Amino acid sequence: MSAKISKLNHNFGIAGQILFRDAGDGFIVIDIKNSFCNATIAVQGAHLMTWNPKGQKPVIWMSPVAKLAPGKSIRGGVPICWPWFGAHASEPSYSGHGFARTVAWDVIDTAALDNGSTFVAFRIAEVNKEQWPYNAPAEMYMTIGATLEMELVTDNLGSREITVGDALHTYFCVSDVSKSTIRGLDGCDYLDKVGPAARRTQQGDITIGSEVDRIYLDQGQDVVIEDPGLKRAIRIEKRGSNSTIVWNPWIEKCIKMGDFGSDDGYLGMVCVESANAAEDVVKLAPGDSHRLWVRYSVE
Ligand SMILES: O=P(O)(O)OC[C@H]1O[C@@H](O)[C@H](O)[C@@H](O)[C@@H]1O
Repeated sequence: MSAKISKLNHNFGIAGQILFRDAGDGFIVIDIKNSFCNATIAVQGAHLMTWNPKGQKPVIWMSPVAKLAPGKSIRGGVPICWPWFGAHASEPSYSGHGFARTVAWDVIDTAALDNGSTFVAFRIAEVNKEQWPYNAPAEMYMTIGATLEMELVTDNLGSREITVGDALHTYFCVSDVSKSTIRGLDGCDYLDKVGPAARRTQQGDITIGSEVDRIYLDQGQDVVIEDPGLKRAIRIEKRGSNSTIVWNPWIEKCIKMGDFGSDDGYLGMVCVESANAAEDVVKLAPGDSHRLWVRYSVE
């Protein structure tokens, strides 16, 4: 075992509950086990990869061919988009969805909570100073148990106002996306990113039968993914998030992207992302914090 992993286990491991290990070529992941669930987190990107509540099929989708490598994003799980979502507002050469998901994060705290859940906290360790020349780091807190809670915090420690965009780009598992329904967005305006850019209004619940890539604006209510095939619903509660992105690449993009595991890999997933994107980006005054919080539960 490498000295780095031994140190992490010494400082932050908890016997029977939190174990740091090498997932290959020095890529460090954390295995979480408690009486409610199993989960896995990549330390790079503070990227939750799996969350399997006991007695449930996996809730979070992970590509069977996802690559775990330094500086590469992982297809599946909960990528953190920060400090912007999608394309950068003015610099097209900057990475889509920001740099947070592909850089090193530090583990700063862990705990076995009294209620049986497991807590892990991270702080971004490698801010791209050229792309984010502010004293405004990010932290991520995860509480992993019968429900999964995640909170992404941006602290403006500098002396000028900053603008931040963010998203928890969560890939959810569904038995068949074409037979699932997404509730909670009826009546919301959205930016449609498929075809010529357009602003539309959602009528009724969402069903997916072709590529979907939408930013729902001014949206704060719970969103529920109903999956009759698995006889379950996944509830997404959130605070500090005014946008929701719904994304499924459908067949052509899935084949083109090539990292979904199979040509029909897109059928088993849907991204419902709690975000602050497009016109919902957050202006943060000096000394202020912005907290994007979500809780996922299975009903
Ligand atoms: O391939 P990436 O960078 O992880 O992005 C995947 C998708 O992420 C979604 O959030 C975007 O709305 C899509 O446009 C994008 O294709």
